[in-house]
Order: sequence, then C-alpha cells, then structure tokens
Amino acid sequence: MPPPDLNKTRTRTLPNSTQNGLFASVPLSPQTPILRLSQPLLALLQNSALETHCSNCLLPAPLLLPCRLCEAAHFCEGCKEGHIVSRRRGMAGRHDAECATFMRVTQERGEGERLPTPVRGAAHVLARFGEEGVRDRVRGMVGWRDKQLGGGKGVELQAKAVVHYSGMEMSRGRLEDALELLCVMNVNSFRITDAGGDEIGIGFDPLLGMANHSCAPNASLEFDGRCAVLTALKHIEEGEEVTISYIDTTQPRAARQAFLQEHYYFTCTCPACTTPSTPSIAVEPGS
Ligand SMILES: C[S@@+](CC[C@H](N)C(=O)[O-])C[C@H]1O[C@@H](n2cnc3c(N)ncnc32)[C@H](O)[C@@H]1O
Repeated sequence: MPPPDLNKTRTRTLPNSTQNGLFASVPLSPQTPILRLSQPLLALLQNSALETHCSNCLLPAPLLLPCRLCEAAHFCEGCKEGHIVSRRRGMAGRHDAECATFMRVTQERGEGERLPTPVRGAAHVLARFGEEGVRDRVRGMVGWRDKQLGGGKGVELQAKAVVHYSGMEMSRGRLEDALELLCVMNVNSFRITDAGGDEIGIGFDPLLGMANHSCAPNASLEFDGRCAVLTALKHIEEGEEVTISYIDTTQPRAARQAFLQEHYYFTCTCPACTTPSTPSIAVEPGS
C-alpha cells in the first residue's frame, strides 16, 4: 500500500504576475515530504524503458510479460493480473487506451514502430479530458502556445498524430485540445528517473505543474514508481515559495539560462543567476 497522498502547499498567484506558484502551507524541515500524489495525471514509461520496466508500477523487473495484444507494454508478475487479464474480463485497465494506440501504430507504420514519448503522453492525457475537471485544469495551465506554434518544435504535426493514433475523430475541437495539451505538457512535464538515476519516463499533473524553477531550489521532485513526491531540501517557512529545478544545476549560468529560455521561455532571476559570480582566482604558473 503506498503512503496516503498529502499536500502541504497552497497554489497562489505570484506578486506582479499572472502566473502561479506553490507555497508552503506549514513550516517544513529538510527531507520532509511536501506533496505526495500516488496517482498523478500521467506517469508514463518512455519508449526506451518499455521492455525493461513494468508499464503499470514503472519498476524494473527481471521477468516482464508483454501485453498479449499490443506486445509493446510489459508487466511484472505483480501487475500482470490487473493489466493483461483484465482486458479479457472487460474491466477498464490503465493500459487499455494505449494498447489500442500501440496496435494502430503497428498496423500503419510497422512492427516495433512507436510514437514519440511526448505524443504518447499527450494521447493518455487527452483520453482523460472527459473526466470531470481535467480538461479545464489542463487548459488553464501555462503553455507558451504562441512561442511553440511555428517554433520548429513540430507541435502541429504531433497534435495530428495524437488525435489520429488515439482513434479519435479528427475534429477541429479535438485538434485544438491536442495542440494546447502538447504545448502545456512541453513546459509542465517532469522526467521520471529510476532508483539508479536513469531516465525512464515522463510525469505530468496540473498540481505538480504549479512548481516554479530555481537553480538553487528548496525542494526536489522524485517519482517512487508512479507516485510523485515533492520533498523539502532546506527549511521552508510557512508562506515561502516552494521551488524545484527543471534542469541540471551543475551547468554554468549561461548554459542554464539558455536552456530555460529555449524550453521554458523565461529568464531565470533566482539567487544563483543574479548573485555576481565569484571572480576567478589567478594562479601563477608554477605556484
Ligand atoms: C511548470 S510551469 C510553473 C507554474 C507556472 N508559473 C504557472 O503559473 O502555471 C513552468 C512555467 O512557469 C514559469 N516559470 C517557472 N519558473 C520560473 C522562474 N524562476 N522565473 C520566471 N518564470 C518561471 C515559466 O513561464 C515556465 O514556462
């Protein structure tokens, strides 16, 4: 049984901004969990991990059984019952929607062909737009659509792939939803890494997506299987903003700034980016 969900944050609008952030609702000491979501809206294995990790619990296992229909997703002993057998019983399993998508891709593109992971992720979330509140929450998120459209990122083509391979009718409204969703997911998704630190998938959730970036963050977001856990790295005062890092903070400032601008469309003004850098020490040859 996973530990229960918890949330020691509040979402608030940032001062002098239209954007939001996550703020501590209680004082938090280092290493304490701040937010735990056992069922984020999306926790999906990337293509390269489909045969090494279980598509349900996202954990690695020495023996994984392929779904007998799509043969793309694999399940560990503990999860196979609910996800392979349940389809025969007509129970809605988490894999059901993607199973059909995998099969459509194989039929049209050939054996072993996969959609790019972000397209698969968007198809998953689009399939949940019918659930209460999901579409409105996602469509209310920051997506930098104007910058992404025509920006060489191929979101227009990806939107068509999302709708087509999901087996949905290609209506203007659907395409519009898919396009907006892809833009939102591009700036609000998180990498899922396994216990060894290897990247194995993507996670996305409207609440987690409220966390802003800092190159000197006070919290970190990790996934334990499919459970998302935000943990304090430092003492955080009640009412203080909770920040995470979207990037590798060991990179030099210029590289961090360029990456954040290219992928998240902002200029970072965190203390690590605005504090004058320590002047380099001249070392005399031979000293
Ligand atoms: C994952 S969302 C974070 C939540 C977002 N502020 C909101 O209101 O939904 C990522 C977006 O937030 C903004 N953002 C995140 N960290 C920022 C920072 N340190 N400075 C300025 N904007 C930031 C950028 O617009 C970025 O594309």
